Amino acid sequence: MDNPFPYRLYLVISEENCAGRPLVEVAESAVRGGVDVVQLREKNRSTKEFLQKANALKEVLDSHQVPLIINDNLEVAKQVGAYGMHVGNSDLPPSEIRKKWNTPHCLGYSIEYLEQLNSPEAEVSDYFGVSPVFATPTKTDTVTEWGLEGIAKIRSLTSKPLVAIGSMKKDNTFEVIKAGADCIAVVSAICQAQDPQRAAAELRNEIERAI
Ligand SMILES: Cc1ncc(COP(=O)(O)OP(=O)(O)O)c(N)n1
Ligand SMILES: Cc1nc(C(=O)O)sc1CCOP(=O)(O)O
Ligand SMILES: [Mg+2]
Repeated sequence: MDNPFPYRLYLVISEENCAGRPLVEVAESAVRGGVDVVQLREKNRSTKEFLQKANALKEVLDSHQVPLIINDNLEVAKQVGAYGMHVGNSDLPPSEIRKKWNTPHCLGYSIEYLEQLNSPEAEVSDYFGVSPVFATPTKTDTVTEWGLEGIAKIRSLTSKPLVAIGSMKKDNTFEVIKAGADCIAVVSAICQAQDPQRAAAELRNEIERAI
């Protein structure tokens, strides 16, 4: 893969964050607004349920040529034919995923400590999640709140794409991209929005304004 992660606006979605609306509808609206990569993150589902949602989501994303990334679950990623996976420190390590999933796939790895950047896991990953940029109620088991200074620090230490995640919204997107992030990943700013398409378009505008 030449550049496995050229994306700018990343939707991280689960049914429970969609305010009672069907996940696939929210995702499709977001894509119409400018989301160019989607991660399915279903934390409390069986593999069977996760796979059903992944299949439904992939069908819609394929029709828009938008790639699907699967959070944590290699079986689901393999069976749905995902573009890639995202994992963190407590998950199956990227090097193990590379061994178990033969053809090249896009792997994202959460950076919670600077030391991770020098690890073999970082070496085999295609992009890094800056985890989190700002504290968020959507995920509370986090370690370092990197802030803008943290993004700049990580930027100075790697040329791989950086995905900013954690309380990302319209009002902080510009400065986060200017600090060195390549991509913005959001849950609430799109999934909780009354109009997910419009919310995505507003985020996309901020990104385009900053690059
Ligand atoms: C783009 C992106 N960045 C970070 C994460 C967090 O991954 P992880 O630390 O493995 O936590 P969970 O999402 O598994 O709870 C992410 N999912 N996506
Ligand atoms: C899935 C996820 N990972 C994070 C990390 O810090 O690694 S924060 C997060 C949730 C981000 O949700 P919201 O956009 O609603 O703040
Ligand atoms: Mg994980």
